[in-house]
Order: sequence, then C-alpha cells, then structure tokens
Amino acid sequence: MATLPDGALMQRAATGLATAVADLLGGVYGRRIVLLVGPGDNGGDALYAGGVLARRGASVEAWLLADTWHDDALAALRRAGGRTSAPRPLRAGAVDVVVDGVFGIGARPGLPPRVAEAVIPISSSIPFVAVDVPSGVGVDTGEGGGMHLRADLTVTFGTHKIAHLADPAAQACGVVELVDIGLDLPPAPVESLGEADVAGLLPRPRPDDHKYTRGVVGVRAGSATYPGAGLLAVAGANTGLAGMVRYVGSAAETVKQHHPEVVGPGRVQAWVVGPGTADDAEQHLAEAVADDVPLVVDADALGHVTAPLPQAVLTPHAGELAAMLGVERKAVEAAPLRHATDAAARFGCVVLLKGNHTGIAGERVRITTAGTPWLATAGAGDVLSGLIGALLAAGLAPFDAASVGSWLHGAAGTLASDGGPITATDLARAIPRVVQQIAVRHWGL
Ligand SMILES: NC(=O)C1=CN([C@@H]2O[C@H](COP(=O)(O)OP(=O)(O)OC[C@H]3O[C@@H](n4cnc5c(N)ncnc54)[C@H](O)[C@@H]3O)[C@@H](O)[C@H]2O)[C@@H](O)CC1
Ligand SMILES: Nc1ncnc2c1ncn2[C@@H]1O[C@H](COP(=O)(O)OP(=O)(O)O)[C@@H](O)[C@H]1O
Repeated sequence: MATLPDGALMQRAATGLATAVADLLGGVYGRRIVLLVGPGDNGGDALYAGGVLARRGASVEAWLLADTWHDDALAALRRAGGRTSAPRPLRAGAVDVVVDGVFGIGARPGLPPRVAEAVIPISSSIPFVAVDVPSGVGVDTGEGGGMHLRADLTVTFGTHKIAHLADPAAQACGVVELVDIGLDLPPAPVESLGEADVAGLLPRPRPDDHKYTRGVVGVRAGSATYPGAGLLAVAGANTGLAGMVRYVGSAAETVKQHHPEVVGPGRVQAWVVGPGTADDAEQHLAEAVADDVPLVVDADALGHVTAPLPQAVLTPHAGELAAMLGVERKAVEAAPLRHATDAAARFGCVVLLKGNHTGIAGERVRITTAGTPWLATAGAGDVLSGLIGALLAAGLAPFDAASVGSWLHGAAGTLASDGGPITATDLARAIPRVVQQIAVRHWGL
C-alpha cells in the first residue's frame, strides 16, 4: 500500500463507485446525475466518479455544499465535461440519480442546515447512492443521531463499517455494495456471521454420539395464560440440534401432545427460561440458575435478573431491555448496540437484543443481518430462545450459541417466508431445513 502513488486509492474507489452507479442506472450515456459534494475525501470520491461517468456520456452536475472541496477531483470532473451548479428543488424524474458524497467515515453524526436545505426539496422517488455511508449517520455506532440522508444503494470500500450492519443506520443504507480497493485493514470492531462461519461453528453429530452426548436442553416456558409460548420455545429447542428436550412447566400436557419426543424433568446441559411464564417466571429462573448450567433468559424472566449471570444469554426485545435498564424504549431503539453492550457489562453475560438486525454483545459484538421483517410475528422470539438453548446444550459457548442461533433463526425465517407471511410455527419447522442446506453445502454430507 505504501508504494501506491498519491490518490491511487481514491481513483480505485471512484472507479468502483462509478461502476456501481452505472449498474444501478442500467447504462450511462445520456443519464442525468447530481453529486452532493462535501469538503473531504468523500466528496472527492463522488467528483472523480462523476468524471468517469461524464466521460462515458452522462450529464453530471456537482452541488458544492461546503466552503471547501477536493480541488483535483473537481478539476477532473470539469475536464470530463461535468459542471457545478447551485442546489435547486428536484421533482420526480428530473434527474436519474443523486450521489451522496457529503460526509464519509470520519464525520460526526448529523447534517449542517446548508445540506438539509439542499436535500429536503429533492423528490423522495429519485434514487440515492451513498458514498461509504449515508451522510449524517453514526458511522462507528450505527446510531441515527440527528438528521441523516437515506440511500437506496451504499457503495463502501475495503470493509463494512458498523453503520452498515447496526440499526437504525443500517436501515438508511439500502443495499450495501463492498468494493475492494486493496486496503490493509485492522481487525473489525464488529462481526457479522455468514453461512460459512455458521457452518464452521455448528455442532455436528459424530458417529459415536448418543442423545446424551449431544446435549439435553431443558425448557421452562408457558403458563395457563400463555401455553403457546411454552409450545413455541419447545418447537425452537426440538429441532434436532440437541440430543433431547425436557420440559418443565404448566403446559406439559399440551407440549407432549404436539412434541412426543419431549420428556419431563431431569438433568440438562442448558436451560431456556421465561417465554410466557408470567407469574411463575421468578421461581423458574431461580431453579434454573441453581443448576449452574448455561441458560437463555427471555421474556418474563428478564425482569427478575438482578445480579450478574455469567453463564447466561439474555434475549430481550427493545421494550424488555428498556425495562431492564430503566430507560425509555425509544432510547434503546435509537442506539441498540450501545444499550446491548451496556447491559452485557452490567449483567456480566451475553446480551442479544432482538430487532430487524439483531445485535449480540459479549466478549465481542456480532450483528445478525439474516432474516426478514416477516419475522415480526408473535412467538418468533420464543422459537429463538429455544433454539439458542439447544445450541448451548450442544456445547457452544454462550456468545457463539447466541450468534449462530440468531443467524439460523433469520435464515429459517427467510426460507419459510419465501417472500410471504409466516407464523412462528412455520419458522420452527424451517430450522432443520436450513441446517440440512448448510450440511450439504459446507460439510459434504
Ligand atoms: N403464543 C403465545 O403464548 C405468546 C406469548 N408471548 C408471551 O407474552 C408475554 C408478553 O410478551 P411481550 O413481548 O408482548 O411483552 P410486553 O407486553 O410485556 O411488552 C413489554 C414492553 O415492550 C414493548 N414491546 C413489545 N414488543 C416489542 C418489540 N418486539 N420490540 C420493542 N418493544 C416491544 C411493549 O410496548 C411494552 O412496553 C410474554 O410472556 C411472552 O413470552 C409472546 O411471546 C407471543 C406469543
Ligand atoms: N422488522 C423485523 N425484521 C426482522 N426480524 C424481526 C423484525 N421484528 C422482529 N424480528 C425478529 O422476530 C423475533 C421477535 O421476537 P419477540 O419480539 O420476542 O416476539 P415474541 O415475544 O412474540 O416471540 C426476534 O427474533 C426479532 O429479531
């Protein structure tokens, strides 16, 4: 890298950006492109890319939205036939694409008034392409902060940034395209598992295994009010990833009718405690903790966690985490990663905060991007807690069990949905199929 001539990385980034814009537009000649240009390298990338596109016959105008800009890049745009112009309202169809090169990875969250005034009168139906990140989002936190732009496509370089993975910023990025420009990168502060990572972590049955060596998971869930939550937590646990499932609770008869494989109380390697347990939650939690095995704590049991639980995975949604931390739900939703990390430190364990992109805070931070908004359906979280419990029983460490479980859950939701609505029961049924696909693709079975 040190041997690259000055500006070579920027040229590579600009070429990648121009290619992505051309792909989005389905062509370049005659297309009308507006560049929103800020003071730094992000604006430089946009200007150089604009030059590439202008040379291929696009009409490119740059709106200079700061008092300074990248001089060489602007000169390159002008040489290629591009021009500068003053911001103006843009109705639908007035231009083909707007490229957001206002702020990049070094910027603070929020937008100055001059940028906001230029962007507000642009029709929301004009596609936006962001350079590195939509301007204004919290690059290193994923937080929405104040005002920020939204993109249909975000083109980033070298590696994903936290804003591409963590909500709410991730939701402002649209589709994220990664362009390799030959950067020498430090280890990522946040990870996101892919299918191959999950294949490497998932426990595989060995020829000499029997049901007890594969791990027994116990489920304490359901009540007279919510027998269904007990059934669904069992459905997530009873997907073949552990050797056996035990159930303890007041829905035992219903559970046995639906899941004849499931047995009653006894020794377990991991507990799942909480879904639908209502008034029994505190006692169930105390009994599970007394067993001194790893455990998943969900739903009603979360309100009874008062001391650190080092072997636990806590699986709150934003409302439950807000209640645990004594803050407003909106505060958690605006900064999910920060609150999950705070809770992990406070309770001395892994905290998985459910949402569109689920964040897992423990020894490191992982974000699950697998899934579909069709998962926002009653009982989907109950299935997740059972699934993570099975992975704990099968021997995964809490951080891996939470992140692998979350990935499988998202992939099963996507598979079951196939673009349409699903129930939590459909979701649980799809989990073995996702594992089977992984086995075929990655284990050669
Ligand atoms: N079939 C069943 O028997 C089901 C039973 N369930 C049980 O129903 C009980 C109540 O669960 P709830 O999750 O509704 O909790 P609550 O009704 O206690 O909700 C707590 C707070 O969180 C907010 N909130 C609810 N869902 C949220 C979400 N997904 N994201 C962000 N904020 C959210 C609510 O506005 C509320 O302020 C639990 O015992 C749960 O396990 C649910 O799991 C759904 C299915
Ligand atoms: N908009 C969304 N996009 C993707 N996944 C979602 C979305 N909303 C919720 N989910 C997922 O669905 C599940 C819902 O769990 P939870 O809120 O506990 O519901 P319940 O208590 O009804 O089971 C979680 O795994 C969460 O990550």
